[in-house]
Amino acid sequence: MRVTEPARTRPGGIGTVVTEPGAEPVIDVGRLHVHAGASHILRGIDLTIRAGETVALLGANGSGKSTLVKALVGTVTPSQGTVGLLGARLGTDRVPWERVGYVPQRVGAGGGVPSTAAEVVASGLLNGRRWWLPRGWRGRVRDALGEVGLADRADSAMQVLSGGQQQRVLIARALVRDPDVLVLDEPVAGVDRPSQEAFAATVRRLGERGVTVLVVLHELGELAGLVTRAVVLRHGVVVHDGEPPRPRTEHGAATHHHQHPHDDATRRRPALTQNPVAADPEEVAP
Ligand SMILES: Nc1ncnc2c1ncn2[C@@H]1O[C@H](COP(=O)(O)OP(=O)(O)OP(=O)(O)O)[C@@H](O)[C@H]1O
Repeated sequence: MRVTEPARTRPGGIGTVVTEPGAEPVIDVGRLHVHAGASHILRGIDLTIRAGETVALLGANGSGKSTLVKALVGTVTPSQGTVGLLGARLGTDRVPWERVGYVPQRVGAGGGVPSTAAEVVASGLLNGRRWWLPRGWRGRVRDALGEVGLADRADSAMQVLSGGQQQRVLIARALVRDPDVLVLDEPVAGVDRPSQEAFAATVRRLGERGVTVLVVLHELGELAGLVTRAVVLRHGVVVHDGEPPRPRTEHGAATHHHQHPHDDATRRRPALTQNPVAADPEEVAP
């Protein structure tokens, strides 16, 4: 990984975090609009994230978080506006994708494919131009699994791992590329506590190494204290960009157990639970 000087952030008054100028913009979104049919999903997003920041993207269900990260990684096409990644504009062939790690919103990682954890992680070393594994790949896979606390499960079939462990394997699959920027869409929704704690430890180490992290969350949970900045969306608009909210209710406390809309147990329920931290404007004020 390229050693990058982490952005130094400091509280800059109510609702703002000042990022020291000079740090390289890693993600640079300008006046971004996304439509899907008649739906106007993102409505003019401006967002600059600099090298070394650990940013939480918060917001109620349907506020546009996933659509924004999909636009960042190029799987959703904007109707208007620009996206820059590591200094290159999306839509050009200059984007250094090998420096980008992406963990999409959780999908069943086991499926019907009898892959081991190591095989899934190794697939993160392949890309559109290279369909063979690079020299030393076994060590890189082992290190990436160790990074998420699963060094001893390399040869386990995905199907025998818990949902949280499967999610950690997918995070390792993104980390094995040794990315400079990591984008994760709800990596801890519905996962067990050991996996949440392992993820927090990973984010802490990535922050120490200067990796830029953008993570979609329903609440800060274990990441409170690690996130340097929070961006809150509502109805496709940024309504807060600055200091992370402090949990005011036990809902946000690390010891509070509750279910998320993506939990297996709640997946079939018609009504989605809204996160009070994200949904209540009072709660986003620091
Ligand atoms: N392809 C699509 N076609 C039509 N509407 C869409 C499409 N994708 C997303 N939407 C709608 O856009 C809105 C934002 O969706 P998005 O998944 O980005 O929200 P989110 O904040 O990530 O929600 P959640 O927290 O539930 O994952 C929702 O109302 C969703 O139904």
